[in-house]
Amino acid sequence: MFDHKKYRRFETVRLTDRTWPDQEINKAPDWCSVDLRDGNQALVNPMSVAQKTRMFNLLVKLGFKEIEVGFPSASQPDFDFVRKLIEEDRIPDDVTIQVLTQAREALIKRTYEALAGVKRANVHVYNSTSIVQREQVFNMSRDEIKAIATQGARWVRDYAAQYPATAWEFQYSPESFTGTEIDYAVEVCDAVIAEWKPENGQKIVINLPATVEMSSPNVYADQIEYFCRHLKQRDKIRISLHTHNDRGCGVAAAELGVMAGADRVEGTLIGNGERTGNMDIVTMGMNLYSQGIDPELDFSNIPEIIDVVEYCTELPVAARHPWAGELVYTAFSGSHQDAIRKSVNYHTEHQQTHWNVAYLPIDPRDIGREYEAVIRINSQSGKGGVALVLERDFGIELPKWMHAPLSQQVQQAAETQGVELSAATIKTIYEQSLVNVPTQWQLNDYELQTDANQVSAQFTIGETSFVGQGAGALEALCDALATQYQCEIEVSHFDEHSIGAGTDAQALASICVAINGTLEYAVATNEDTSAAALQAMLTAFSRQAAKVEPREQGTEQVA
Ligand SMILES: CC(=O)SCCNC(=O)CCNC(=O)[C@H](O)C(C)(C)COP(=O)(O)OP(=O)(O)OC[C@H]1O[C@@H](n2cnc3c(N)ncnc32)[C@H](O)[C@@H]1OP(=O)(O)O
Ligand SMILES: CC(C)C(=O)C(=O)O
Ligand SMILES: [Mg+2]
Repeated sequence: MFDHKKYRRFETVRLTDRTWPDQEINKAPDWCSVDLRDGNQALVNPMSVAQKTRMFNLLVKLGFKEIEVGFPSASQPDFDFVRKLIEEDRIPDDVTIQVLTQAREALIKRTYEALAGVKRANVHVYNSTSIVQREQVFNMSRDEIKAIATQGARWVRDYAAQYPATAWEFQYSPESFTGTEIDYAVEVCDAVIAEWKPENGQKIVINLPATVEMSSPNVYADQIEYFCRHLKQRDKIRISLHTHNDRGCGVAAAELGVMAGADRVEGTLIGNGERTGNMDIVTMGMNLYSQGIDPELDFSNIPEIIDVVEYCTELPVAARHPWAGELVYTAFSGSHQDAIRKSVNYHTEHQQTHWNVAYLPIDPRDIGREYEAVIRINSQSGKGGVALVLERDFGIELPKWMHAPLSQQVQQAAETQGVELSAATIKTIYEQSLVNVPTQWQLNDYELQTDANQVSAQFTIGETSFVGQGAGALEALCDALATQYQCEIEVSHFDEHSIGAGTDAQALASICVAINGTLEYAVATNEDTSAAALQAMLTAFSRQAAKVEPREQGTEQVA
């Protein structure tokens, strides 16, 4: 039964003098990727050594300096992978690998065997401290649970002493921290730290997991601030965050947790991990980047990250995934497309130093995305988008008054077909409705004679010759057509500009003509500006040619 009364509100930390809401994040935290451990333990098919190797190489390439590479005491593939990294000397000098273990001696012993010969490593030990785990899973008192932690810490310390050539860092997680009474969590962590003695130079991380996200992110931030204020040797410890995404706020919780005083953040690329996933480092890193803060991770090739994540996790990346999804820089809707087109042009014309473009929080090219994908056309699109596709993909710049009639044709096709229209289809619609002309309406030749501001012209249109007079070539053509056919022709809009440069330059003429009151639009290109204008007129006329009557014999047509 769907009954909310089955659930209780999360009890908050009563921190009335919190300071974190006034803090700003000004630099990247220390990042630790847990893709190869927490991410891996959530997969239908845990990663093979080949998959793990590819993920590890990517993480190194992106700039991670701390990478949790597995739970080597848990499975042979994890053990073998750690051995491979060490024996094949695959760990760069500035990267610390980290491994997870439960606070059980046999597992800790095996963990150190996996790490034998490593130059530097972080041994991460955890045990659950929450009320529910104490009461229902471990059936132990607070002191007994604390004893698991301190005993685990001693084993970690003592086995490390057997490998003095390695620079060891120790990490402790009170697993299910957010479900633990906060003073008790501090007490357990103080006790673990006392075993490890940071005052003697031992490097220590205390990692505070929202193992299951149980509250809103502000509550997590209160917990972190409270914890940091009360931990005895806070200044000697790196406080790390490890959030999950059960309520969809894994990134928000980590961000507020950093504002609340944490130094370090654990997470995975694209947020793969248990249930709804771990904190997504791509999202949090790009959040920083888009605020002008160096994330200290190189996300300039997001398509590569997606490739590797999909290969290793065998899970697809959602099209709407923040920053990375296939569709997140794509606008289908007309008003967004219009605004993007104008805003991008404004940005370029004004040579703005800072990115400030409507609907595009970052420049997609920064992360390896092309502008091509920004505007895509379907039945929700408008004239601005169609114009942009023609400009962007084919260099066809149409005057503004031409946008609406063309867009109507595109809209009609999109509605009929019910699918997205490709740029090629839009070009075809443009050509069919504005450019293509039957051969009998093609301008094959023309001659102009100017006499006292009056142009007398002879045109070869298809196989037929026409003559006309006017103030210019276009007017002379109107005259020729009106002489031959029973029609009134009035040029309502005309625009001509050059496209391309140098010897390849062409004139692009756009015209809107009222023929017996009906508006027709056409476009023509030619290296000769007059020919382009005349052809545009003929193309427009050809659309009405079947509806206009030829005049009686005795007209001035020349055979
Ligand atoms: C929130 C997290 O992500 S925590 C990490 C979780 N990840 C994993 O579990 C992935 C890898 N794990 C495994 O492969 C296995 O669990 C192993 C190899 C580590 C251990 O295997 P097993 O001993 O066979 O099984 P299991 O994990 O069920 O052991 C449970 C026992 O360990 C105890 N235990 C569980 N966690 C811990 C811990 N962190 N420290 C000490 N004891 C623990 C339990 O109380 C239980 O004790 P019991 O046997 O007296 O009832
Ligand atoms: C082992 C710990 C850090 C963990 O993954 C969690 O609590 O989510
Ligand atoms: Mg976790």
